[in-house]
Amino acid sequence: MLAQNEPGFRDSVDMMFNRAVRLMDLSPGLEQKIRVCNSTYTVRFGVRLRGKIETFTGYRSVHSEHMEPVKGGIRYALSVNQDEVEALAALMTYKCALVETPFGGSKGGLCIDPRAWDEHELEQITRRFAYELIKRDLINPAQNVPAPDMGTGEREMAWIADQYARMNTTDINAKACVTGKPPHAGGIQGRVEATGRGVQFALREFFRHPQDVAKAGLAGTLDGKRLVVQGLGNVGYHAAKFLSEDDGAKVVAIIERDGALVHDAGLPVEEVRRWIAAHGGVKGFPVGTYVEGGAAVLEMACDILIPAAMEGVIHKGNAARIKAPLIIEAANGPITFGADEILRQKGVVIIPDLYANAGGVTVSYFEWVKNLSHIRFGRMQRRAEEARSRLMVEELERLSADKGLGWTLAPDFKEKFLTGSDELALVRSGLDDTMRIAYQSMREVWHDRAEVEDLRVAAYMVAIDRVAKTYRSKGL
Ligand SMILES: NC(=O)c1ccc[n+]([C@@H]2O[C@H](COP(=O)([O-])OP(=O)(O)OC[C@H]3O[C@@H](n4cnc5c(N)ncnc54)[C@H](O)[C@@H]3O)[C@@H](O)[C@H]2O)c1
Repeated sequence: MLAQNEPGFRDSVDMMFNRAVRLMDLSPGLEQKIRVCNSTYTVRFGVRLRGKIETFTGYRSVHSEHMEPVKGGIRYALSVNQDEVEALAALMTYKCALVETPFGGSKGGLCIDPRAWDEHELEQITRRFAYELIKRDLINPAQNVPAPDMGTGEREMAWIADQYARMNTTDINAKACVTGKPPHAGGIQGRVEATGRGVQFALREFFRHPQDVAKAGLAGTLDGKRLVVQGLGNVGYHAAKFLSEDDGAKVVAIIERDGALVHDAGLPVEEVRRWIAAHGGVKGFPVGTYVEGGAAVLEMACDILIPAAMEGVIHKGNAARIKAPLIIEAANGPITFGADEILRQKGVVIIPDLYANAGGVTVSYFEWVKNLSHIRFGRMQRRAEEARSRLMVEELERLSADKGLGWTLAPDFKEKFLTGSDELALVRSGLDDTMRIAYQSMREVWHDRAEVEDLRVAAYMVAIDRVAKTYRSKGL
């Protein structure tokens, strides 16, 4: 719970923006234009369910249209409100700029507890919400492209895509109206895992820089590092799974809605995930100790804390007790502005949300491009690579024959070498490149300018500078 004197989520994002912008040379007018949220649409619609009409409230905020389409997920949760959606839309603007995906920032939300409705009811509600947004161009391949967020996933995106297609039967780009669709409905391989995978790539890149690792008082690699993960949903689960399976990190605690599991030897992430799906929480899981409530486990000693549930969980009331020297913000806005100050004074290194969870929008961009090009992702690049590889193989074989060396390539190896790359591999390597390049752009600002105290300020500065350039080129 936020301390009483803490600002709301949107104010918190604005205050982080202000910390960065004061170190930049922007006119006050342009600064204000970038900071403000352009518009928020509120809709209240009725759906007949279980014999009576239920009224739902939903939002779609557009923070900045310096590039179009604007992009940002749709969240289903009872806590959704205008302030939250506007904060999340602003974060999308800066995030897209930081990882150079050519989108403006947007976000949507529906006040609903998705667990209170069955699948058929959720489909009716989602289609109706989508209808309201589509008819106002707040879902549109050229103007506004949603994606999954908390409480939504591939299933909801497929319903939205189908709803758009029904209402726009001649739009050849209809599939690009939303990303995060299942692969059989125009999605892309690797989108479901993308945000968690991006968290893994972000941490790997951080650990490639011993100087940065030392700032957190840590050393070495991810191998053996003790992780505490809050929220084992889409983002938290994939991050925990990949970091433990591929990098040798140990998940010593998992915090969920009902409580937390703590186990020093490391928790089996896959099994915990299955347990939550079957039992609705972590209570009763046979491995580790169950802690009622769970929020106090955020304060447990560990190497890396990964808040991957929701905003505002680290606030003025608990920040001083946080023991992790390194926090990676897998969720959006998990640390309030006030908590951020306390943690900075304690020397905690924070890898900020703008960067840490940008894997989702990066792979969404690949999906959008795939839908617009009407061709399998990377197929053109693949064809060019294949042609180059074929020339190389032919040249090798010719040289070998000329010199009588008798070199031959095993036929199955040759085939793999020439045609081996698939969509998932291309998506992962594209994401890895994006995360590395974005880290280096923030790091340069962080290290080059003494007054830049942390990665968050650096991330905002890089992002704001790019948004400002676009606005200036439009004559603002
Ligand atoms: N899905 C994406 O691609 C994506 C992309 C970027 C950022 N994010 C951000 O990541 C965060 C999580 O999103 P998600 O898509 O994984 O959502 P999700 O709904 O799949 O998972 C959220 C998980 O957190 C748990 N949770 C909720 N409240 C909690 C609390 N108070 N304490 C502990 N656990 C709690 C839920 O039970 C669930 O397991 C959000 O902040 C979201 O905006 C998501």
